Amino acid sequence: MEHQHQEQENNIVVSDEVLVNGIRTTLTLTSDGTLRWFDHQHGKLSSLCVEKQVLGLTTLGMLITINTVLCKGGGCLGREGLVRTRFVFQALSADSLRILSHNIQTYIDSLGRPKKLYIFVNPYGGKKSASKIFSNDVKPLLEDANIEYTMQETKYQLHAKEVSRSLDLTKYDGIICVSGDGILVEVVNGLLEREDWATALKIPLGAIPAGTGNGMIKSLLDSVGEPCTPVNAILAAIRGHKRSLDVATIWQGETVFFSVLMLAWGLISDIDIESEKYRWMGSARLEFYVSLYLFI
Ligand SMILES: Nc1ncnc2c1ncn2[C@@H]1O[C@H](COP(=O)(O)OP(=O)(O)OP(=O)(O)O)[C@@H](O)[C@H]1O
Repeated sequence: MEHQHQEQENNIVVSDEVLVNGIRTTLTLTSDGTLRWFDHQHGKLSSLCVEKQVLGLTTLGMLITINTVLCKGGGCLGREGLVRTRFVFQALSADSLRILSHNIQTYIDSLGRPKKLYIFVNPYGGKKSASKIFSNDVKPLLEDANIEYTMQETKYQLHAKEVSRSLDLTKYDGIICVSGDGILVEVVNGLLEREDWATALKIPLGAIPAGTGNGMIKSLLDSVGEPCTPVNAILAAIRGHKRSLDVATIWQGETVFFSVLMLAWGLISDIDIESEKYRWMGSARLEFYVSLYLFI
């Protein structure tokens, strides 16, 4: 028992008394990334897994606010829907506030999360809902995570490629595309056309589903058992979850293309390209063009 107690003490990163709803309790961060305190109001020990549930913290006066996303049904994973929840702790002195917030922030910083992102939003893709997805789902979570960003709406075809070709990548920890696969592919092609392409290609890319197919983000989230939603996609980016992908190079005469998702020719690519003129139909344009192709 004595030994167990000692071991627990060794794992404490920081621990101090705070007020929660005016009642004194002890807030503790342990080296496994768990924040614990006793919730007197509900008569139970509360805990947060920093890696999975905490987005960021802010301080105001003597208050430390921890911004989190929690599953409605409890636990860290789950499909029932995530809710943004804030936990407020009142420090008892300026020193305590500084030490607690510094240690919690240092732990968050050690998780390798991005601090500044460049974000493309394609208002033209899919159901034309990218701007709404950005404002409703992406922006609030980035703010909770204290991630700075530069947002650029794409104004025309190949705009994202053009920007990616000359973007100062030293200013960003990643590029996010609130779009379908088209913008992501433009970004990859823009990066690969740079003189510093070998370094440029190391910048993490993220996708938030706001297009028609969203094949890339769908397969990435599916491979970790997560549903393909804008919230899950931005959470993966905020948490700094990464995975390497192969890039295929295709030469067609003098022209070079780079592909990260799929390579198609013949009927499949005809459908993809030619159905563009029926984009107003949404995803039904693909089936519509197949019917046209087969019967006319
Ligand atoms: N402002 C704009 N006006 C017209 N076209 C645009 C504009 N911005 C981007 N585009 C073009 O929109 C096309 C489709 O983009 P995106 O991939 O985001 O959506 P999608 O085709 O509906 O989805 P998916 O590729 O997943 O099927 C891209 O080829 C891009 O160049």
